[in-house]
Amino acid sequence: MIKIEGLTFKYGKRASVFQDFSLEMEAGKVIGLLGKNGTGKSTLLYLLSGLLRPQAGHLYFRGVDVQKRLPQSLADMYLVPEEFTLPNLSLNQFVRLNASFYPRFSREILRNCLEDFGLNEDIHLGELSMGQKKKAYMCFALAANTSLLLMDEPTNGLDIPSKSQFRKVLASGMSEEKSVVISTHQVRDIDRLLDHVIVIDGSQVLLDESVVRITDKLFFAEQGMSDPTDDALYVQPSVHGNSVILPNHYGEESPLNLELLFNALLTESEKIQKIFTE
Ligand SMILES: Nc1ncnc2c1ncn2[C@@H]1O[C@H](COP(=O)(O)OP(=O)(O)OP(=O)(O)O)[C@@H](O)[C@H]1O
Repeated sequence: MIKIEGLTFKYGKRASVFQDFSLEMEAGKVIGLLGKNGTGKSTLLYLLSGLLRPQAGHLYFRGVDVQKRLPQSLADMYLVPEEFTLPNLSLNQFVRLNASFYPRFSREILRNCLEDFGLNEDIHLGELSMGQKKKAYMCFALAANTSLLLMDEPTNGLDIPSKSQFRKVLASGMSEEKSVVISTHQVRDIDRLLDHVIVIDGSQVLLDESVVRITDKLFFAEQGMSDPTDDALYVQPSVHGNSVILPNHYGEESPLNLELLFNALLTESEKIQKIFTE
């Protein structure tokens, strides 16, 4: 679905954000894009949507170079940026003006999403709180019903109940043909939604694995203070002892602890990566 080849990008005369960076993403997946502050996650989403142009390399969406900004690509992807301004219009006016750009736009998805978020269709975008604006914008994005949805920090600014609503809303809007790329630091808001995790650091891809493979290879556990950690790939002190990542020698199931995995990759990337090549 997405193929990034030899991407080099920098803002003006500043240092490169990406240097000869390559990556592929499959269709039908909810992909978590993680990385430290300033590593280039938002930049990558803008490049993928063709809003920024690389100095070298190509980004293909369904085989078409996104730099061409062809209607067929633009009508089939939607970006929800971290920060945005909405026009001073009613939602209905906004929909009348913008829905026609998206051939599969669904009023039904819009209605259901608004309902899940506790909003009604008669809202005026200029009269909403920041969190409500985000919800309304995300509902429009889902209703656009595109094959690719790019979301930058979607749960920022949402209250606690809305974060679980967000998971519900997104899960119900998924299908085999759709892909969602979520860039976030709020890993606990999305970890149960993800099919695939990509962790980037500069132009390096620290991890590019399905959640199934991650939990197949790694065992995430909470241990007491006195439990031995000799075998652990990564140990992080927690309230009652240690959170650990162990090699999953016995094929046991454990819930993915994305925050722990992310921290492990920043300090012990070689040890973790080695497990996936064995
Ligand atoms: N408009 C811009 N002009 C110049 N430099 C920029 C601009 N936007 C981002 N950058 C720089 O590009 C790099 C990548 O920024 P980007 O916002 O893509 O990172 P990020 O991974 O999304 O960070 P965060 O997790 O903090 O949101 C940073 O060094 C940032 O300073």
